[in-house]
Amino acid sequence: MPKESNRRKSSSGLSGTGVINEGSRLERRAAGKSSPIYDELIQKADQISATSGAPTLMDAPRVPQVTITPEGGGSSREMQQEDWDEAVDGTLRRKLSNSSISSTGSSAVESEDDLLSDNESKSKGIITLEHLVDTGESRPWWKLKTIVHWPFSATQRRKLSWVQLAGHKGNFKAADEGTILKKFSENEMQCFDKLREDALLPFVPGYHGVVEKDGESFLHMTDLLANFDLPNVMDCKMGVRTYLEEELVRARERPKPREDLYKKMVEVDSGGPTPQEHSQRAITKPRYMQWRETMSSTNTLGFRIEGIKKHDGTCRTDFKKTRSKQDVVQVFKDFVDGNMNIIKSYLNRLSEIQQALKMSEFFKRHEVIGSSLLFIHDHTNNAQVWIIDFGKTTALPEGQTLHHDIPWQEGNREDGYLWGLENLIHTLESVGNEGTEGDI
Ligand SMILES: Nc1ncnc2c1ncn2[C@@H]1O[C@H](COP(=O)(O)OP(=O)(O)OP(=O)(O)O)[C@@H](O)[C@H]1O
Ligand SMILES: O=P(O)(O)O[C@@H]1[C@H](O)[C@H](O)[C@@H](OP(=O)(O)O)[C@H](OP(=O)(O)O)[C@H]1O
Repeated sequence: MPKESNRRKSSSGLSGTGVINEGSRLERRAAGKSSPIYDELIQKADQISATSGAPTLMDAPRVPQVTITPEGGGSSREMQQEDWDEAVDGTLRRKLSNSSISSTGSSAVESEDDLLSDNESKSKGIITLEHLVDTGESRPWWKLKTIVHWPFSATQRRKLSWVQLAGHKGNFKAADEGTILKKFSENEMQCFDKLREDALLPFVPGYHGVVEKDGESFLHMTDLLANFDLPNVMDCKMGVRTYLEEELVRARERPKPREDLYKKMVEVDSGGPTPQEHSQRAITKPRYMQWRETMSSTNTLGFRIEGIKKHDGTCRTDFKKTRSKQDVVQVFKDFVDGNMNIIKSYLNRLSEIQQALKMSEFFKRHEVIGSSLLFIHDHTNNAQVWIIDFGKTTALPEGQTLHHDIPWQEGNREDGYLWGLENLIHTLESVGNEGTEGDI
């Protein structure tokens, strides 16, 4: 992204950086970034607004500013009361404790903004998955909450070499053969419970219940890598937005400037922070997340590549500036080593997922944020795609549903998931077309 435009966005704090509104549309056009798909999306949203009486994009409120002060502590902000009233409706004011959960499972009150993390805490590839410690005693360690099969047999207690392309280190443990444990999140557990009866069930990891040990809880799920031989794995984070609306609200109420996020931003783009952010060497999490979205393809394509591990053991997670469709096409080509059969299989699977999403009651009634599609294939041409990570997937109030393919404006909770999936399919079709002209 041109630095000038990035600075302009940065200097207005949160304003407009993640919102698809008239202002950003003009900016994109000026920067030559407008695409037919984008314009189609805008038109669709305008039509929906016209028929539903919802505000048009022209009317969409901009995201009010959150300014962090050099004094630090994040106690001061430049938000006006009228901004608050305009942007924060009843939906956003709902009780945070019910639904605001970070993908690592902590509640809103104590979550992301408060718990600092840095690059060192993020997993970026091949890891050694530990089993929980076996004390060797015969007393039952595991307090069963739902269905589990414990304890592990001694032979299954070996360390497991595994691939974790995103998320926080230590979030996963080894379990019975073919299964893993993920750090408990109430939110994710509720999603898995609801998905048991949903059209999406064939596309999410098998869920085997909650287990607890020494006060720590885990979700027991199928290891999607288990049936592959030296798998190639790619994590694509879906949607036009990667943070919950209530995270914005919280950042306005209680801004928490974070030094680790400032450092991560500077590492990628030293011109990213505003002069004020440079002077206090800290930025808020929504500010960082919105910057990440504009630097990568999240805002422009509705998905982004988080990481790749290839069969030869090489891992890449340096995709923060992979933004254009052409760049993404190149990454996919390399990921499949030019194998167009794999691309075909992936396209078939994506199309099945698309159909299932359109049928899914769960999908209709949830804001799907931060969820990924996990692509896995190996030399046998086995290629699959799975929907993972429901840590930030949040139920809408009773009776409310989402389109998933219209622009987000604060308050409508749209996530752009279906729009991103459509773009992802077009992108893979382009890979196919470039690989073997007309073969796909
Ligand atoms: N069921 C699974 N089978 C195989 N691999 C998985 C599975 N679930 C997750 N992974 C691996 O772990 C990585 C992180 O998963 P996930 O996004 O669920 O974790 P997280 O801690 O919630 O991440 P974040 O904090 O980014 O939201 C994925 O990129 C993938 O490599
Ligand atoms: O990809 P990056 O650039 O490393 O940035 C991280 C990424 O956006 C994660 O999705 C987010 O965790 P959540 O999805 O759980 O919010 C994490 O927040 P965190 O630092 O607060 O964990 C960010 O630091």
